[in-house]
Amino acid sequence: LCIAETCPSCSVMVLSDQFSPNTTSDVAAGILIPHTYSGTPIHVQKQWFKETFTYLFAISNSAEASEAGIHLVSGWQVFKNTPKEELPFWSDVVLGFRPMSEAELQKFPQHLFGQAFTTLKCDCPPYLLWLEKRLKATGVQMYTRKVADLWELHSEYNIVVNCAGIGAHQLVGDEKVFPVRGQVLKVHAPWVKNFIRDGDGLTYIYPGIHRVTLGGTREKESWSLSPDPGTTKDIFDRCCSLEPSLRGAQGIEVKVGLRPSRWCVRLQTEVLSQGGVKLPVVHNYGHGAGGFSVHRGTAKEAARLVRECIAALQGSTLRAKL
Ligand SMILES: Cc1cc2nc3c(=O)[nH]c(=O)nc-3n(C[C@H](O)[C@H](O)[C@H](O)COP(=O)(O)OP(=O)(O)OC[C@H]3O[C@@H](n4cnc5c(N)ncnc54)[C@H](O)[C@@H]3O)c2cc1C
Ligand SMILES: O=C([O-])CC(=O)C(=O)O
Repeated sequence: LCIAETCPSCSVMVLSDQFSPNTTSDVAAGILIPHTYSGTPIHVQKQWFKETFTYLFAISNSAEASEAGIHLVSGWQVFKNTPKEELPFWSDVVLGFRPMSEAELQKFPQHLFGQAFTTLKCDCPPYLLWLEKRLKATGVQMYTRKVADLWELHSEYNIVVNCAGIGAHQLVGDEKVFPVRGQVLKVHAPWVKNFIRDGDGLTYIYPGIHRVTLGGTREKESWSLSPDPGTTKDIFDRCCSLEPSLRGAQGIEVKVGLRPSRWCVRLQTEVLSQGGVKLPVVHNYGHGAGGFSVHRGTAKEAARLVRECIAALQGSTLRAKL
């Protein structure tokens, strides 16, 4: 969408073997709280988060908010021990970040420190449909197709943008991207209005517009997409110990996704070359556990790289004509 919006001279096609609701992005809890990439400078990660927050905040303040599934949510991140970093890098991007008061901490007898703030939450399946609608409105076409090798696209397209998520492991043979399996539950508990996240990142409760997401798990190198009933019970029990009223939750649905984890998002141009023919590829994958939190910022950078590729292609066509 970012490319279609900022490169009007391009004709954009989206090729994917799966669309919503069958992607990792559909499983995401959709909270805007960044996860740190060890291989990316913090100021860059902060910029990606800020751009994403600003973009979604504007949607949340518009008449589109409900259809796009985006809303503000206030809540607490609680810690059993005081974290090394009391002020995370994103504390001045979210709204009203402050340490929790003693009175608030009384709700969490097993925790001794906490941070209160307001952030954005997205119900991902409606948001993905909203994005698809906007894509189609800008004339972008979408095709179901599994790509076995990027090179197979060179006769049809001038530039390829690789957003394959965990699929990049096979598609471009990137062994640095690996799955971190996550299981979450979606329940009806409309009385839960605040988010609660254990600072260890394992247990969280995120109220959405229609349902509350309960998480979670982080299983490195597991490729299994099958829900595990023992894990469902464990997640539910952990969440009930943070928010006992959840014992009354109804209608548990279980979802599993594979986080496309990598030490840094691969956001770069690579020019493939075979027998003198060149194919510029802009990679944008490896967003791990925090892809939703930085999606617009990384998309903006990918679109900028696409504009660079267009300028280079135009330059070479001009040189060929001369
Ligand atoms: C349980 C869980 C909870 C999460 N919660 C949050 C959260 O609260 N906040 C947050 O910021 N992040 C969260 N995340 C992380 C987030 O979901 C991911 O970082 C993000 O969805 C990755 O998006 P993506 O578009 O790169 O990958 P995907 O959503 O997997 O999209 C990749 C697309 O590429 C297609 N594809 C792949 N290979 C090929 C191929 N060879 N040919 C054609 N098409 C191909 C796939 O079909 C798919 O449509 C969570 C993840 C999980 C699993
Ligand atoms: O950690 C969180 O709060 C939610 C999330 O991003 C994940 O499970 O990957």
